[in-house]
Amino acid sequence: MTTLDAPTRTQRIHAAFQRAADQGRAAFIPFMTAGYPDQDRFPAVAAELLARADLMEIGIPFSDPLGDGPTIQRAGEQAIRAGTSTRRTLEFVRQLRPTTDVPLLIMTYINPVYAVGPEEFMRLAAEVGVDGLILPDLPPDQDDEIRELATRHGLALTFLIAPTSTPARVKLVTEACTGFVYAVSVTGVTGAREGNALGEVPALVQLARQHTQLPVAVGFGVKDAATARAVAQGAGADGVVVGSAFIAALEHGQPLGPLADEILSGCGK
Ligand SMILES: O=P(O)(O)OC[C@@H](O)[C@@H](O)c1c[nH]c2ccccc12
Repeated sequence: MTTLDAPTRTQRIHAAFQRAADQGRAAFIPFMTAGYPDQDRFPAVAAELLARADLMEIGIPFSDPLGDGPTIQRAGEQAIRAGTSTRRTLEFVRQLRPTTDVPLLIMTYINPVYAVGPEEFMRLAAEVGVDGLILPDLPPDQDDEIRELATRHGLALTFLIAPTSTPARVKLVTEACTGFVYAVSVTGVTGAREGNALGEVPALVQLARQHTQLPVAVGFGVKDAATARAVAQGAGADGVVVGSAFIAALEHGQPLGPLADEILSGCGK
């Protein structure tokens, strides 16, 4: 496949948010751990989500996932046991890329990037057709090399802000993003929580908007139409990220399509 240049990949991400906005809803951004439940079944799982997704996050399974709640940790452990490595994750993207125009975002801790080597990782990610990277544990002011390499290879970058981020931190992180901004709705780990409490998320989204024109997506704890609505309408997010709920559904032998449709119905503004 042809290598897209920097503006094209970033534009594909922005266009996906814009299309959703034009349809009067927040973008639906499912997350799935690469190679889960196993290497044979992952492509069909991804396809079921991609059929409804505006953008999709694919997680590199990692042995020491500080921000992952128990559900995503279990998925990561199982995917690693089933043989999914960082390189295998990128090969899954190569396999999915011709099947969809949905922007594909790699979610990864920074260690796997260093394990492959930043230059090689970025080169390969661009080659297989990754559009952007979400880097939850990279403080954007502490690694110019990663940012510079990603930019050189045309990959959009997303970093995370949280309710605990100071206003100065929100400004710095937001201004370092090039794809979209990821606001996590709680301090802590991924996974479904009880209730629909939004806490400081609306204020966090507003604060980010003071520093950027980029879309602001919100994730952590969305699991049904009501929680999606709380994020899309209540917090005014441009995108809704959902991970643990899909992994939990697979653990219970439930199909993903109906749950994805339900969550999508809550993304309307
Ligand atoms: O699982 P949840 O609560 O639906 O939240 C999305 C989240 O899983 C996904 O974006 C993600 C997976 N691993 C992460 C690590 C840090 C931040 C975010 C993530």
